[in-house]
Amino acid sequence: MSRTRQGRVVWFTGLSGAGKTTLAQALYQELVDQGEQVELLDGDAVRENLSKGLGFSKADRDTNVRRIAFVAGLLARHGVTVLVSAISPYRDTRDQVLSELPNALEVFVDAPLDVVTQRDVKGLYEKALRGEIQHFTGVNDPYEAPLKADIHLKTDEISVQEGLQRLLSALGVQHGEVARV
Ligand SMILES: Nc1ncnc2c1ncn2[C@@H]1O[C@H](COP(=O)(O)OS(=O)(=O)O)[C@@H](OP(=O)(O)O)[C@H]1O
Ligand SMILES: Nc1ncnc2c1ncn2[C@@H]1O[C@H](COP(=O)(O)OP(=O)(O)O)[C@@H](O)[C@H]1O
Repeated sequence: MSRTRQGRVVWFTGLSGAGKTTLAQALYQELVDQGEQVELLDGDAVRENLSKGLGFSKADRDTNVRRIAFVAGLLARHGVTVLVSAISPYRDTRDQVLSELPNALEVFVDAPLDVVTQRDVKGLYEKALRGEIQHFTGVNDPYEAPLKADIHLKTDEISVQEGLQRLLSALGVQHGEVARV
């Protein structure tokens, strides 16, 4: 009986609106098209299900991140490539869960606060800046950037396509085939 290979976990961290979901979805589609077994754990969807009821205190965010990492680890153990898209703002917790996942890559999806405020994809920055949302990351709650991410994508400087190419080459995807580990 052949052993299942360990799947990778690609963990996207960054401010709301930085481009985590956009890039994770683009990578997801590319890997699906190439026949890869892949799952996307997106912060918003996780919070509607697995983490329903959690808020945005440090304790709740850490619980959310640990739950995501737990599920990612289970899937990866069965050979699935897992893409995680979550702000995951606290370096200590992020570092801890990533170090416990056997085959993880940290992707820092980086855009300055003025750019994400300008994008304001969901209108949340406007509300946070008006004081209508407490503990909003980057406005009145911390975001601790990775000190040494495996992949650092400055989404105000490169296009989504360029970001996707950087991700694919970091994963060793060549000529329509995903590198095995
Ligand atoms: N206070 C506050 N701070 C940050 N974000 C907020 C907040 N309230 C709601 N939202 C929305 O929730 C999404 C972030 O959820 P995450 O699970 O990724 O956050 S965390 O990792 O637990 O910190 C985030 O989604 P993204 O914009 O996709 O990042 C927001 O839409
Ligand atoms: N280079 C880029 N990479 C990713 N997203 C980008 C880029 N340039 C502009 N955007 C835009 O920024 C927004 C990011 O939103 P989203 O992916 O939902 O962010 P997040 O998941 O981090 O909250 C989208 O509207 C996307 O089209």
